[in-house]
Amino acid sequence: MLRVAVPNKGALSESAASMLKEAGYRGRRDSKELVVVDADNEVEFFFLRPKDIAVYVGSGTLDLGITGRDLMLDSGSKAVEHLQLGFGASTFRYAGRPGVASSVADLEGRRIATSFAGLVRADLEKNGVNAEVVRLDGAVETAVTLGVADVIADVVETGTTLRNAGLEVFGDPILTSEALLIRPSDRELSGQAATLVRRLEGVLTARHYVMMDYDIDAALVEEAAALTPGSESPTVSPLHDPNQVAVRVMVHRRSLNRVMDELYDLGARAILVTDIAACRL
Ligand SMILES: Nc1ncnc2c1ncn2[C@@H]1O[C@H](COP(=O)(O)OP(=O)(O)OP(=O)(O)O)[C@@H](O)[C@H]1O
Ligand SMILES: O=P(O)(O)OC[C@H]1O[C@H](OP(=O)(O)OP(=O)(O)O)[C@H](O)[C@@H]1O
Ligand SMILES: [Mg+2]
Repeated sequence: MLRVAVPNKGALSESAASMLKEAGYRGRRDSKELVVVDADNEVEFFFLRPKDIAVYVGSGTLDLGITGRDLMLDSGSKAVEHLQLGFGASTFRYAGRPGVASSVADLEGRRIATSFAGLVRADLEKNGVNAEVVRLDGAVETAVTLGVADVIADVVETGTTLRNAGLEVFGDPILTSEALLIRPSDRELSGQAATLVRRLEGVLTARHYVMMDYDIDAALVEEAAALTPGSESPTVSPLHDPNQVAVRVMVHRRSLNRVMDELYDLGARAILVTDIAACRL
């Protein structure tokens, strides 16, 4: 049976659970459940703290896991990134009171509070800076107010928490993070693991693409296909009117309206867009 780690709480937990559900796997009935056996799919899900997930996967105890890139790199484990999951985007940054520092080079001899000590130590070393890392579990923004640190290094999404604490970011982002599917570095994926990856890829495609149908003059098919190349090749079907054809093609959701405008200008009509519920490419 495949063994997969899923965040049991925190910022990634809800999105991870709904993605697995969309991929056809059994979820938790309540948030206290720590292990769920999905016998039909031969997968056992372990609901663990996101910070611990890379440790289990890196050691090979579990086959796959969902966690953030920042947490994976912070753990120093042997887990590697297998698939980007399209949620949980954030940056990991230094921040302090206005004017306290403008780059990592200004941190020599200072105290930096963080719950990602591994990431911060690696960044300081990379930049040849000697500083004291004060390891905290959370709410690190308050560490400056309480005087246990001069600056912090933390996850920034909207920046609201920093602003509320009177802090601002400085220097380059240490890291850009997002939710990942991770695997042990020394293991190829096969069987149920490969199936799970294909299912998640199917969910991502269904989320990112739409299906587009339109009718167009047969003489303009090449030009229309250039606007909508699809993932392989558009399906072109005959219509009752021999001068017209029907085209069916996948289009990226982001470019949807631009593509419809361009097709309309070319002469396409009856342009219809539908969501993709599920797919395997
Ligand atoms: N707004 C956000 N706040 C915190 N973490 C976020 C946010 N957006 C994305 N993440 C990502 O979620 C992961 C943090 O997991 P963690 O378990 O610490 O969540 P959390 O929301 O901080 O939960 P808790 O504070 O209860 O531990 C990291 O990979 C982080 O990059
Ligand atoms: O930029 P923002 O949108 O404000 O989000 C970032 C904040 O959210 C997280 O805190 P969380 O609520 O997880 O508390 P914690 O620091 O105690 O983990 C993170 O540690 C930042 O503090
Ligand atoms: Mg947190």
